[in-house]
Amino acid sequence: MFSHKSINFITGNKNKLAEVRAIIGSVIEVENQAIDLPEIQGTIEEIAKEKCRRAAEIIGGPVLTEDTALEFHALKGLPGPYIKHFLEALGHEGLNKILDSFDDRGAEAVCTFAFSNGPGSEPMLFQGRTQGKIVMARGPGNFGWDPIFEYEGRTYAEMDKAEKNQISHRSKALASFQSWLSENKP
Ligand SMILES: O=c1nc[nH]c2c1ncn2[C@H]1C[C@H](O)[C@@H](COP(=O)(O)OP(=O)(O)OP(=O)(O)O)O1
Ligand SMILES: [Mg+2]
Repeated sequence: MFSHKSINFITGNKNKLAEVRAIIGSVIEVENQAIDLPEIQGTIEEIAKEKCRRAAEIIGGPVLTEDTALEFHALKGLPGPYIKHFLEALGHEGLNKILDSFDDRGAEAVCTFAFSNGPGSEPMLFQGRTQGKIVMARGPGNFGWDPIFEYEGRTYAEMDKAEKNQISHRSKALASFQSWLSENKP
């Protein structure tokens, strides 16, 4: 059963885990199991839900999962949920080059948490979005596409952790998850 005291966040990404703990760690204890979950093709919502269903089956109990997308406006939302593969294949520079033939460098960072009460229980989604633009890499490169995503003049990588967590796609999604938690106390 989901106790509301702790939550099992299934992710293999240590940076995500650190941000989630920094953002809601004072509200709920965030446990973690690093399992490489299958990610299907489809919309952000379909991918997020299926990832959560699979996690609930593997764990056999309540789970929280998260899927992050990066939508380029000029590309009608692509790479979207496939950003991980684009980043691995093309790097920061390649992602910038894709946009050189367009006028619009706008992008949206999208974070979608999914919570399931356990196997067979339909996942609920909590999404947050932050608008920015794609720029040549600036700042430390330890978390994904942080150096190329600029928000109000600075890249995510140029912000300190607390600043990023004030305005990020992830913090907005977690704010929505947190209000659901407080409205559904056991
Ligand atoms: O705030 C972020 N700032 C910069 N980069 C980010 C952020 N959040 C995720 N990322 C990267 C990681 C991965 O290259 C892709 C999302 O893919 P995504 O499948 O959601 O993450 P993942 O496979 O690393 O971990 P998980 O085990 O939760 O699926 O964007
Ligand atoms: Mg993944």
